[in-house]
Amino acid sequence: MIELHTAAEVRAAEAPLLAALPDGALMQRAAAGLATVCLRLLGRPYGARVTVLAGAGNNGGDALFAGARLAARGARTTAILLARDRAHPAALAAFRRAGGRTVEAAAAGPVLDRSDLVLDGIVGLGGSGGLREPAAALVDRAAAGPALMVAVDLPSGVDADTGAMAGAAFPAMHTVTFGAVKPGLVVGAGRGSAGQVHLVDIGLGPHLPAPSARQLTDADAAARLPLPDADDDKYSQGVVGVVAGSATYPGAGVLCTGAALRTRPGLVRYAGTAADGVRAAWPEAIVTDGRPGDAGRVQAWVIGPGLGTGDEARSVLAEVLATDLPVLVDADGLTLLAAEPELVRRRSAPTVLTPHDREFARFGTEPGDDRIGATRRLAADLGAVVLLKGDATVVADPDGTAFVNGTGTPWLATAGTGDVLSGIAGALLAADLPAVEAAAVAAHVHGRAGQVAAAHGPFIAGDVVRHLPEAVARVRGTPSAGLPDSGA
Ligand SMILES: NC(=O)C1=CN([C@@H]2O[C@H](COP(=O)(O)OP(=O)(O)OC[C@H]3O[C@@H](n4cnc5c(N)ncnc54)[C@H](O)[C@@H]3O)[C@@H](O)[C@H]2O)[C@@H](O)CC1
Ligand SMILES: Nc1ncnc2c1ncn2[C@@H]1O[C@H](COP(=O)(O)OP(=O)(O)O)[C@@H](O)[C@H]1O
Ligand SMILES: [K+]
Repeated sequence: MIELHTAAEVRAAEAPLLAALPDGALMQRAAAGLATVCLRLLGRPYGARVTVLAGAGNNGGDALFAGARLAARGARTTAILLARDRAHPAALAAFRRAGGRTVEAAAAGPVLDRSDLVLDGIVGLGGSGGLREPAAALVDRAAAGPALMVAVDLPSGVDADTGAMAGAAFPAMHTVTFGAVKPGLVVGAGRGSAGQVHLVDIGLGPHLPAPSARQLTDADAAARLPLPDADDDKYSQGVVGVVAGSATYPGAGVLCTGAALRTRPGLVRYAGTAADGVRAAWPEAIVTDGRPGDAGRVQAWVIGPGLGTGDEARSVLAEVLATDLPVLVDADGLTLLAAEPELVRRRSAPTVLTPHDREFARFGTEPGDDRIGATRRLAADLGAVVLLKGDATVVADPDGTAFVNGTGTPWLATAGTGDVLSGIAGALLAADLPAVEAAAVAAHVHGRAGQVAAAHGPFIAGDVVRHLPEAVARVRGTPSAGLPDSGA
């Protein structure tokens, strides 16, 4: 599990260590970890041109101390002091002692053009707003050059807690972060500016509170994905009911049903007016063109994709939400629900809502720049798990538990992939996972399936369904093909 901690949590955890350890010890831990990552990235440090963009605070201190360590390994290091009279004094002294030189910001362009690695020590946790001048222009110049762009703690210009970018930010290829991964490195615009994130342990562990949000790894998702065992039959694995698609638009019903089948192939029941299309695509499903009540017993419902928003759709939604079963509501179901939120507020069984931004806004507020905060607020308001889709999908429980998804590919931004996500999550709800985990694991597996599909070229939603078994196998770390083995 990757635990995400806010700036305030990190600062609070640092306080007892700063009091207990010798002066500067924590910064040396940070700088040593940073230098180690830079050495690995450079391969051969001897003669490499390293440029440090150093701000006035401790973030600049980390970068200058790391620069001193790289200089000691033979790198040619130059620092550009962005607030000349206010650089971290001990770090600047160490940098100079190690042979580092400094240049004025005004004369720094040619240095940046020839750098092998640029360290962003402009601002860290103390930053606010976007990059200011002259930092913004220097960062642009560095980005246009050949250098590896490495952010110290977080890319300057990115909000540590939300990932919001109020203006320009350092476009990092790698971010070396200290003590804990900050939410802003994995969510919002910050995700795109952080590149690959490397966590350096500086000993904060025992002092950190329970994380404010988490990200699942493959192992975390695998541990939650249920496996059939010898005592299982098709009913005991959890039966999913799907109400999606329509006679005119059968696609949503086909994709959603297929995703549920391919995630956990026990039994999927379909009820709705896309019955013919679903029957033709998935002979394994049990299909009725009647209402949900005609479908037979299920352990969870998925309702909404391609359903329409007319009276019949509204009545079917009300029927499903009146059951005491877990229900996932998506797409047209969300449009209907936004007009009648009491349908979900009055439920006691788990409900999962899976809006994209525009569907989210129908409930009264835009997601805005703080996607974790906004998702938590809507979940608490409605008493339902909310999964806000995007490049970093956020899942929140009404109790505040939150997950940020780390898998996926922009190729998933294609019609119908949301219907696939609903089917995956519905299968996991029917398998009795806690609703917030069903949603988070579904987002993880869906993203992996997108990545597997993308490896074969541009894909459409049906390809994501087709690649689900391989994605599940990858998440489990098991080979996806091979001779069947007894009991495997
Ligand atoms: N407290 C400690 O001893 C440790 C701190 N660490 C480092 O210290 C950082 C936090 O240090 P500080 O609290 O000194 O703060 P920062 O170094 O992040 O930033 C403070 C300075 O940046 C300026 N500033 C703020 N926003 C700006 C903007 N948008 N553009 C330009 N300048 C801006 C402020 O005026 C101030 O001078 C962490 O991110 C981490 O890198 C690590 O060394 C671990 C130990
Ligand atoms: N830029 C992106 N990068 C990664 N994943 C994305 C991106 N844009 C959308 N997605 C994912 O693709 C899916 C799209 O779902 P949705 O918007 O409901 O589409 P549809 O209604 O056509 O099925 C979601 O799982 C979302 O997280
Ligand atoms: K930084």
